Amino acid sequence: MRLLVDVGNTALKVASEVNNNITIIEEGDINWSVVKEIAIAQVGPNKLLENVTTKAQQLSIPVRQAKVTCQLGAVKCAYPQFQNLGIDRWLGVVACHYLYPNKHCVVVDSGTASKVDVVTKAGEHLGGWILPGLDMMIESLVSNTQKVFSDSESLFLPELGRNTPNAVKNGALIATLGAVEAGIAQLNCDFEDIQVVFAGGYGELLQLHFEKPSVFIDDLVLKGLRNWCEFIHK
Ligand SMILES: Nc1ncnc2c1ncn2[C@@H]1O[C@H](COP(=O)(O)OP(=O)(O)O)[C@@H](O)[C@H]1O
Ligand SMILES: CC(C)(COP(=O)(O)O)[C@@H](O)C(=O)NCCC(=O)O
Ligand SMILES: [K+]
Repeated sequence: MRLLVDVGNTALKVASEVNNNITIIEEGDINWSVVKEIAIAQVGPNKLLENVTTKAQQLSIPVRQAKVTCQLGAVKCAYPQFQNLGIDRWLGVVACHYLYPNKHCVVVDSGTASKVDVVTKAGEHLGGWILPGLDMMIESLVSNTQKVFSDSESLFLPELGRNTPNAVKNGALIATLGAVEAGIAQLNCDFEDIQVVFAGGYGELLQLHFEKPSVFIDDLVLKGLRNWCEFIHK
């Protein structure tokens, strides 16, 4: 079994890969006796990885850190300094290209930060945007103003807010959805040639409220990590 690990700035996501099938698991449920190798996509702190790396050392399991390259398979990175692109963004873009090879993709990974990336059906990564994640938007407003407050009960809805928590939370949602629409506009083509893919902790919520057809793929980065392993092992 190959262990796939996605280290974000808030959360660690772990999956087991057997015969090309990815199953998301809890870190505590890893069956270490069958782990043959570990592949890691890390943008977050080493602290989140401590248990995994300690166990890997104890059991002498090979560990591979995925790195961004100027090209991976058919996908070409938009960044001239490709090494500065977040590996999570890169793997999400690669995963989408291979999941939807005949579509231009708008890739939306919303977690600690929200990332919007655009990749053409030819595999050309056009680039993207980094926004504060929804929690970060709310927190920065509340902590930098006198009268703005939020709450845990109010929903995130794509409508005008009629009280302060609604105005704040709906604002965070609508700003993020607006960036997705802007990503689509960058492609300047019929929407039927585009696949919008959501991922990340807030991905499901965003996909639910996005008015155009789209999908939520919970393990998108982990799928990209699997693609990376296939290409690197060739
Ligand atoms: N159902 C959910 N599961 C996990 N995180 C969620 C969920 N709903 C919202 N979130 C938010 O998503 C963020 C974590 O998403 P994730 O993509 O795992 O983050 P990252 O990859 O940046 O570590 C946090 O801000 C968390 O509050
Ligand atoms: C923007 C990110 C911090 C998002 O990470 P996450 O929200 O998953 O914690 C990550 O993609 C990153 O570290 N990017 C490097 C800068 C760039 O992509 O240009
Ligand atoms: K992430």
